[in-house]
Amino acid sequence: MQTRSRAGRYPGVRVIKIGGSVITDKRTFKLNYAIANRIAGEIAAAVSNGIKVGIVLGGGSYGHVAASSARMLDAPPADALTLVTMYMFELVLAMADILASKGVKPVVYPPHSFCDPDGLVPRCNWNSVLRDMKVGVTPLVYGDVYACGESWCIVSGDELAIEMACSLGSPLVVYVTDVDGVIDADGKVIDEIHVDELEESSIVEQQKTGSKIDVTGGIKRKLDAIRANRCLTLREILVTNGLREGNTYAALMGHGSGTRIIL
Ligand SMILES: Nc1ncnc2c1ncn2[C@@H]1O[C@H](COP(=O)(O)OP(=O)(O)OP(=O)(O)O)[C@@H](O)[C@H]1O
Ligand SMILES: C=C(C)CCOP(=O)(O)O
Repeated sequence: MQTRSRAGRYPGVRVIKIGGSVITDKRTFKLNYAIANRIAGEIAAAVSNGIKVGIVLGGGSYGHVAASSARMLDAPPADALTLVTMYMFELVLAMADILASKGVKPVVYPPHSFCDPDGLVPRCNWNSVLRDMKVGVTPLVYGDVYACGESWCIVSGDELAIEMACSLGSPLVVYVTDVDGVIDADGKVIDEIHVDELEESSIVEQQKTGSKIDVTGGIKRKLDAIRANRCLTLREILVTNGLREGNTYAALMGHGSGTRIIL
């Protein structure tokens, strides 16, 4: 597949979704502090180089474990909302704290209070985010839960990232994951692929390593999220490995490595 020059193609805003499998340990239920700290440093370096960043966090061992426990226990919707929103607050506040310690000015927008999802379309009011970004804040949103009819539902960071990019005018979404990119049926990392090709390809959902709990996840969800929320100004999705030092910074600066999904 042809690879274009990756240097500095995207001025302005970039949206990054930091996967929960990167900043948390889904086996020990902890914040992966060392990785979270390093990634926050890479985001801070991009911000100090003039890049405006919109950050989305995945649920990791906080949201996914809480949501899957609530499901298993068949918890009443109000109890599920209390449990999962509290766990996600804890994760997002920890990350906000780390980002602030690096000089970034994060402001947290809880999706359950400014979004009204319809299936895979988050329908958030991004105007308040755009308003606050004018004074230099870095918005921080995250996969969350909300009341849907008589039940409770999950809005994944995967779809929030795409809608956020479309609303903030980011031509790029970076999915920071724990893999080197999208893996094809032969087990190789794809360098570049058009989204339509990806849909038609025989990419199989790889078995997750270990016993990771995930109530949304995987590559298929990301593809569905892209399909449901894509817009004309969004040109590219980069799936990169955040466990490798420097990848997050490089991705934000427009020369990242991993799989480029072209829209
Ligand atoms: N074909 C594939 N190529 C690459 N990764 C795949 C593929 N199929 C499944 N995966 C899984 O997708 C995972 C990345 O997506 P996932 O949504 O689980 O992670 P995340 O976004 O970091 O997590 P979270 O939902 O907590 O934010 C990888 O860990 C890998 O196990
Ligand atoms: C499980 C919850 C609460 C959030 C899921 O968000 P994701 O990890 O981005 O899919």
